[in-house]
Amino acid sequence: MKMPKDFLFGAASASYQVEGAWNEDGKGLSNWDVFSKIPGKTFENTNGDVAVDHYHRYKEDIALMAEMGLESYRFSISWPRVFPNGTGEVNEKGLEFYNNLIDECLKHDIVPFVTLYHWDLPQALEEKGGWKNKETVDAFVRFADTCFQSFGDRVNHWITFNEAVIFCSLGYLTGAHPPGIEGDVKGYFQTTHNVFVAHARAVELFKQNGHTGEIGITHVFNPAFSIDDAEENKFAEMHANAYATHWFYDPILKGEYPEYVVNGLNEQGLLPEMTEEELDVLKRTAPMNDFIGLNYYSPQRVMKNDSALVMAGGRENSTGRPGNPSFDGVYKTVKMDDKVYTKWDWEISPEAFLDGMHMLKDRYGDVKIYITENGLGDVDPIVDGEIMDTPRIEYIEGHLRAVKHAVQQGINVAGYYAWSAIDLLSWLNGYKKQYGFIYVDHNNGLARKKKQSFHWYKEIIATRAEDL
Ligand SMILES: C[C@@]1(C(=O)O)OC[C@H]2O[C@@H](O)[C@H](O)[C@@H](O)[C@H]2O1
Repeated sequence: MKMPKDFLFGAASASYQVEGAWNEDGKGLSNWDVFSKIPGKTFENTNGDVAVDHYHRYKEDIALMAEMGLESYRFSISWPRVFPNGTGEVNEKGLEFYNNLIDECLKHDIVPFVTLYHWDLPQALEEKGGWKNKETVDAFVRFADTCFQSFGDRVNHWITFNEAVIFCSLGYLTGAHPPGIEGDVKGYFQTTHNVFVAHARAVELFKQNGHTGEIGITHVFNPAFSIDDAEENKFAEMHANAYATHWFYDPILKGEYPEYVVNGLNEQGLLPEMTEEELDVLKRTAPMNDFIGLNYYSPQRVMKNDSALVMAGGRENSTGRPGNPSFDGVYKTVKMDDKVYTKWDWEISPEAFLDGMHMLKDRYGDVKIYITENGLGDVDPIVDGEIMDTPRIEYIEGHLRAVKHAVQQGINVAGYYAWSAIDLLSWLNGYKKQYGFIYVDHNNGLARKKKQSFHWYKEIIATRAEDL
């Protein structure tokens, strides 16, 4: 079976991780421009000042994507490139860059899929409390409106936020992301709520202003499975899915928070401040969401946390390795002997991906799904000067097969975006951890080179994965 003709084969990136030009053409400071320069915050003190210079090389990069036959390119817009101070004056040069980027995609018949927020908040807003400050919600809605008006004539696919669980938990629980706060549990839940309200208000504005195309949000998809059938570990699985998935997906797709989590937070005095108006905007906009974006890399294997350990802070505890207790100490993730893992100890499981998608369909019905990220972070083998990233081919092949089975089993998956189109900066792992189909040689002026997976994905797209 071939994937449906309107199924999009894509690949993704994010502004801070690819663009560079951190202080060019009127761009304002982002929180990551500042945070990454605090000694010790990032791996080998890497930062996105240059990244892979996509800002200056986007035409070359998109031509390579076109050569691969890529049907869609998911990229994000740097808010401080458009609003240097987060609000106020628009930077016309910033709008110009994204107009050029979008036009270059269309020139090559590549569908632009735009993420409004992929973690690079204007520093001016971070300094006023970031996502804990409800004024940031107002500023985001203005930023979104400006993007809809500037690019909406050519962009028909919009994601409001990428992975709220990551930038909120690493920002306020482990401190590995800006603003670098550890242990602020109430702040973590408050920021997630404020982000959901920002999403809902942007969706409502998009629909009220009659923009064509579709809009949704991208969440981490990290389904939890008990390590065994022991009652206490099955409880851990339920608890993990409630706090790590339902807290994020329910307010978007159901328009209300999961009762189990609300009750739990209430008992601990951790419930966010939520006005009736905010809860109403979540409720009335839920049906307006056109899709949900899933970023799936691996499942989590959980068991009751039998120690007094609670979540630890710091960068090394934030790279997703199993073994950490949950923020509340109720459960912990476990590395299991009979599973396969990446070099960063992320389990490789297309089977759990398919099982998880069925879990989502059971809870949320026939909602349209895009796989907005999936890929293998690796240190790619280089043999006689060629990047032989066979492990990435095997990883993506297995997960694309799971997507194909999901479609055959009636799950409404409309596209697949590999992370990442091109090697880029990993927030916590520098340039060591590679995800791309296109290699970037940091020892040779950031020269681009097609990997083995580039040619493989080209064939997959050309045959619409018929032979998977
Ligand atoms: C933590 C990590 C990683 O570096 O492996 O997860 C996978 C991928 O998720 C994306 O949303 C991030 O923008 C990108 O940088 C990657 O980040």
